[in-house]
Amino acid sequence: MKVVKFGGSSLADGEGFAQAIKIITADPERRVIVTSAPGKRNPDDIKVTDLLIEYAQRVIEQKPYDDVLHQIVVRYQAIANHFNLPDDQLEPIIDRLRNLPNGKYPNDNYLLAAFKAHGERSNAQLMSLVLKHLGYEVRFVTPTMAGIRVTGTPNNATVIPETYSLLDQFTAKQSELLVFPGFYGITLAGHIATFSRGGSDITGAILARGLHADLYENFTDVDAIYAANPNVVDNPQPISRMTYREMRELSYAGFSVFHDEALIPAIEGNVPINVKNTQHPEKPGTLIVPDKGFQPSDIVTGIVSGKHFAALYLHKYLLNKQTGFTLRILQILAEHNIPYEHMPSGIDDITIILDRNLVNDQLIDTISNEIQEAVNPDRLEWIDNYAVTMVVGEGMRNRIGVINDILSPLAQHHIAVPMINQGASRISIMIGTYDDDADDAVRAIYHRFFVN
Ligand SMILES: Nc1ncnc2c1ncn2[C@@H]1O[C@H](COP(=O)(O)OP(=O)(O)O)[C@@H](O)[C@H]1O
Ligand SMILES: N[C@@H](CC(=O)OP(=O)(O)O)C(=O)O
Repeated sequence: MKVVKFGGSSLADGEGFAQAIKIITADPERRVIVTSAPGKRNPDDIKVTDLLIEYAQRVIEQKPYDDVLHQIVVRYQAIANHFNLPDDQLEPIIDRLRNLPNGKYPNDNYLLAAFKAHGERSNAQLMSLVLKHLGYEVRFVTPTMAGIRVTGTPNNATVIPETYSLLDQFTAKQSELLVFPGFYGITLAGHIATFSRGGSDITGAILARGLHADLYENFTDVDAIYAANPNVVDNPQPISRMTYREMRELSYAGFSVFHDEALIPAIEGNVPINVKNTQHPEKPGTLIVPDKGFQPSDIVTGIVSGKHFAALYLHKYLLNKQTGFTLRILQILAEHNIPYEHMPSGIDDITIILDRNLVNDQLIDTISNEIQEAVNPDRLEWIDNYAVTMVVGEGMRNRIGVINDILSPLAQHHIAVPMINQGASRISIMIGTYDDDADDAVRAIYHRFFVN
């Protein structure tokens, strides 16, 4: 059995739905379908998830919302019309969207999560109606029905192990197609909580593991995962095979084509992942496989830059002789609920790299003051425009001289490198640069490994 997930770019309109249905019905093994919310139909379009966020905000702020609701409703109507679906069949989906403001939510964060989740819920329900209308045996299955249980904050949920015992009890007929909405689960108290943005990939992976799929096919809008972001490098080389570990490191730093948290269930279930293009399903795409027995063909598999970082640089003479210095800093971060991403250090220096999205300006001031008071460093600097470039490849393991091939093109392009960290995993090297240099750094390193 295969789990197939279609991204928002693939299910943005009626034509997209028709192409997805062609793919689903071309292979009897494709029995579990996961939908995202309708995405952008063109670069200037707005994703339904973003419209739902706007809808939720207007409700929270008690502002008029009819125009946003209308924009959402017409997206689903256009898809239904493409298949001549009778109006009365679409009505329950529209009613639910219209009634969202009347729901009971523990607080505004849960309200936002419930509104957002309805992008995928409505699309999955619509997909099942369309499939039924076309004569297929199909069942629409919500996370409540299947038992996708989550904890964590309402807009950044994490799946809990109970989900897998519940999915083990889930039964389906061999002949029926099952359509699940992506992106959300149900908390133990019965409320909707969504994964982080792009999280329908996570639902697909949970179902692939929980329902024991042989393959997880992730359909998107590119022919493959490329060795660099195609928006940064022209015509980058496609990656035909890579390991879970390589993908984990690359998606963490910014290969947005596949969500980094979606790898964990796939790894736990040992389910290979095939990223493919909805418009060209005949192309092989990229296969993501377990590490065991993997023979890399290249030294470097992929290069990526994440620009959503910031760094706290501290210098204190004789830091190496102090005890508890780092501990006190980490305690301050923990008290403010801020995780750190990386912590490269020198004899008298330490740099703590943080996710910039998790700290606002006021928090930066607060933690800087508290750290200054607690450890009295000789120098404390907040670097706001920090980027992390990751060079990843199983082929780099035990290879001598790779660091030189990475750094020399950066030097040629006069790109400053304030930090280098050879990952403990030995399959990645992390380079700190400033935001403005990040894309140039990717292009320079890509050129060295893939063009010359
Ligand atoms: N290395 C990469 N290879 C392929 N696509 C990438 C890469 N890095 C970033 N992307 C971007 O990811 C996009 C697909 O991801 P996403 O928009 O989340 O798709 P979907 O709507 O199918 O979930 C591509 O259109 C591309 O712009
Ligand atoms: N619709 C959600 C979840 C998702 O996975 O979307 P997509 O498959 O379009 O990346 C979002 O926009 O974040």
